[in-house]
Amino acid sequence: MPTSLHDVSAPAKLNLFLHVTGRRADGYHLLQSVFTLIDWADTLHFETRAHRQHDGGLSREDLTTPLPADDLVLRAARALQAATGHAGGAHIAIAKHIPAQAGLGGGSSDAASTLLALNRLWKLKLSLEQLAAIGLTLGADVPYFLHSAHAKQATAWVEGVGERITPLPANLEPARLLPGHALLVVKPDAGLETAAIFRDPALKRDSFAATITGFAADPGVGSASEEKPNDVEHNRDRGAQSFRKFLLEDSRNDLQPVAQRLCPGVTQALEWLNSLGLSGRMTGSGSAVFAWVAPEMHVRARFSSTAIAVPDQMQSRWCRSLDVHPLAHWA
Ligand SMILES: C[C@@](CO)(OP(=O)(O)O)[C@H](O)COP(=O)(O)OP(=O)(O)OC[C@H]1O[C@@H](n2ccc(N)nc2=O)[C@H](O)[C@@H]1O
Ligand SMILES: Nc1ncnc2c1ncn2[C@@H]1O[C@H](COP(=O)(O)OP(=O)(O)O)[C@@H](O)[C@H]1O
Repeated sequence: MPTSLHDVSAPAKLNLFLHVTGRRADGYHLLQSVFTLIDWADTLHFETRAHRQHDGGLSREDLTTPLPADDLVLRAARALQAATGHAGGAHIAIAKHIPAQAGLGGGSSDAASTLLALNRLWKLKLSLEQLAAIGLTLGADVPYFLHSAHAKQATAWVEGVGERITPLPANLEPARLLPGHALLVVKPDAGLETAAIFRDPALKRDSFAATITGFAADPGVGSASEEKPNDVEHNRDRGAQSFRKFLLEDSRNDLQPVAQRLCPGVTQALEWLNSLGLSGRMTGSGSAVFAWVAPEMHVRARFSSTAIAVPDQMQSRWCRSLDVHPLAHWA
C-alpha cells in the first residue's frame, strides 16, 4: 500500500481570452474563457501521517518560496478530511515555481493536485464531481484543473464563475490551431489582487456570451448530420479557422484595462512584447501577460547569440501549451 506520492505536478493555466458576461446575485462575476495548461509547474510531495494530532495531522514544508501559513494546499487537505471524515493526515512538501498574483492559477492548481493526490493516497474514491464541489469552495479555478486531469485533455471552455467546464473538441485545441507555436509568458514584478479588479467600477461587465458549439461544427449536431465526409472535414476546418480568429482577434481579456490602470507593469510587459512584434494579452486577473510566438521566431530567439534581453522588473519564460494534464494517467 503506497504511503507516499512524489513529484506530483501542479501546472499553471492561461486564460486565452476572458469575457465578463454578467454578475450573480451574490456579486460574483459570470465569465467565459478558454483555459489551457502550460509547462510551468509547481511540484508537490505527499507522505501519509498515520494519526490525527491537534493540527489534523497535516503539515507543510516550503522547499522554495515561503507560502502563507494556511495556504491552499493545507486548506484543500483539510476540506477533504472534513468532507469524508478521513482520520489520517499528511505531510506535504511544495516546490513553488509559478509566480503568485499572476493570473497563472498556481494556488488553485496546487489545491487541485492536492485533492487528486490525497484522494488516491487516502483511498477515498471520491468522484470528479465530488472533488470539483470541494474544489469550488477553495477557488473558482480549482474545478477546471480537476476536470482537465480527468478529461485527458488540457484545454477547456469555461463558464459560470468557473464551474461549467466543456473540454474543447479536438479540432479546436491550440496545438492544432497554432501548430509549432510557443508562448512567451511575461510576469511583471508587481502582482495583482483579483478582488481589486472585480470590484473596480470601470470593469466591463456586459460582454456578449458566445457558444462553443458554433465553432465546433460537430457533424453530429443539427443539419451537419446530413453532410458527406468531405463536407464534415471542410466544416471542422472552417470551425477551427473561425475559432482561431476569435481567440487571436475577436476576443479579449475584459479585466485587462482595469489591470493596466492598477499596475503599470502590465502595460510595460505588453509594450515589451509589442517591441518584439508580438501581440500580448493578460491572463486571468494578471499581472502576467502572454503572446503566441510563431515557430521561426521561437527558434531564432532561443538559439541566437543575441538572445532577447528581458527588461528589469519583469521575468519571462518560454512555454508550451500542454495537450494533457500531467496527472491525467491517474484518471
Ligand atoms: C480571475 C480568475 C480567472 O481564471 O482567476 P485568476 O486570474 O485570479 O487566477 C478567477 O475567476 C478568479 O477566481 P477565484 O480564484 O475564486 O478568485 P478569488 O481570488 O478567490 O476572488 C477574490 C474576489 O474576487 C471577486 N470575484 C472573483 C471571481 C469572480 N468570478 N467574480 C468575482 O467577483 C470576488 O469578490 C472574490 O471574493
Ligand atoms: N499554494 C499557494 N500558492 C500560491 N498562492 C497561494 C497558495 N495558497 C494560497 N495562496 C494565496 O492565493 C493568492 C492567489 O493565488 P495565485 O497562485 O497567486 O493565483 P492567481 O495569480 O492566479 O490569482 C496568492 O497571492 C496567495 O496569497
